[in-house]
Amino acid sequence: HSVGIIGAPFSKGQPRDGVEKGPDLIRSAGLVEKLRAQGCAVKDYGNVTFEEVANDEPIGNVKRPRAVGSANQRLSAAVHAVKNDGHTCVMLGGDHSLAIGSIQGHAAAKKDLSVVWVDAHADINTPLTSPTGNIHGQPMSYLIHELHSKIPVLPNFSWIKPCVSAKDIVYIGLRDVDPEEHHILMLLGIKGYSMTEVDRLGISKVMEETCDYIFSKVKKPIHLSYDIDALDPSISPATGTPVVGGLTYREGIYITEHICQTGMLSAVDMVEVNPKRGKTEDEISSTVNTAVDLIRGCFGKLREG
Ligand SMILES: CN[C@](CCCC[B-](O)(O)O)(CCN1CCCCC1)C(=O)O
Ligand SMILES: [Mn+2]
Ligand SMILES: [Mn+2]
Ligand SMILES: [Mn+2]
Repeated sequence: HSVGIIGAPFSKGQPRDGVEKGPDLIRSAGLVEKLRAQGCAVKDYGNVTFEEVANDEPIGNVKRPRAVGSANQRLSAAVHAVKNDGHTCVMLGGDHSLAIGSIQGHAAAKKDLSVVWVDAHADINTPLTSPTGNIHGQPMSYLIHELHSKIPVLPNFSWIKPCVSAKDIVYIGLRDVDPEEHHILMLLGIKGYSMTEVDRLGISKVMEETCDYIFSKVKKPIHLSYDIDALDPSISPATGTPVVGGLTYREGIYITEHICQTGMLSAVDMVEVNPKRGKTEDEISSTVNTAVDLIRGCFGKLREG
């Protein structure tokens, strides 16, 4: 595996400080060294630098639109460059609004993508449905062809072009979905495995069905967008929006092992690690080390040895 790492120390898609510390925390836990130790070629492209945006007043119900739009435009260019260099891209967040730039940049290099979104949340609110205005709960709405007509004009967002079809998306781990998000998922017929399905089917069946579904017609490169809050807070408490009843460590790892063996993984986001949301050092290290282990699973680390 040839891996290109990008750090995106960005937090303005949500209100809690600390998530911008994620990239360097994950690095300091040894991500690069551990990937190299398991046989990966790794190039660390460093952190994207983001511009300061003054007077970034809300637009309707959208908070920090100018900063989020600008940050994602820069991230998109960085991810595009990593893909053009021929690597599988690893984007370290930062909050989940960064999926806008990550998926845009990926799509610029790879046109037709499938998206596997592992998260307690669907992150598919539009600016008009969002109950909080926090863009980390909205990234998918800007990316999906079928929602384009529902997205108002926002400053620094005009560069964004929808690039994913509803039929090419699978959610895993859902357990905190807003009513209007659920309406959108049903309306668009988007495939999702909530924690109910994970319990009913078991994670191996969920992954088997996920891969059958996204590969049913054409085998498209996979963009895996992994929100650390998909895992149970007992494993990864240091995150902005923890929700009880999440994936076990083993289920979380199984997902990345399975995606790896498809040979189709083309980019992965690892987002929402926030050290300031951990009550103890152990809570922070459990969260960070799990993020590292999940990424290692994406690139061939097997529990069997
Ligand atoms: C479920 N939707 C939320 C959370 C988004 C989490 C973003 B992620 O990146 O962590 O997945 C929350 C909306 N609820 C907040 C509490 C009151 C009810 C609405 C939103 O703000 O849109
Ligand atoms: Mn989430
Ligand atoms: Mn998310
Ligand atoms: Mn979050």
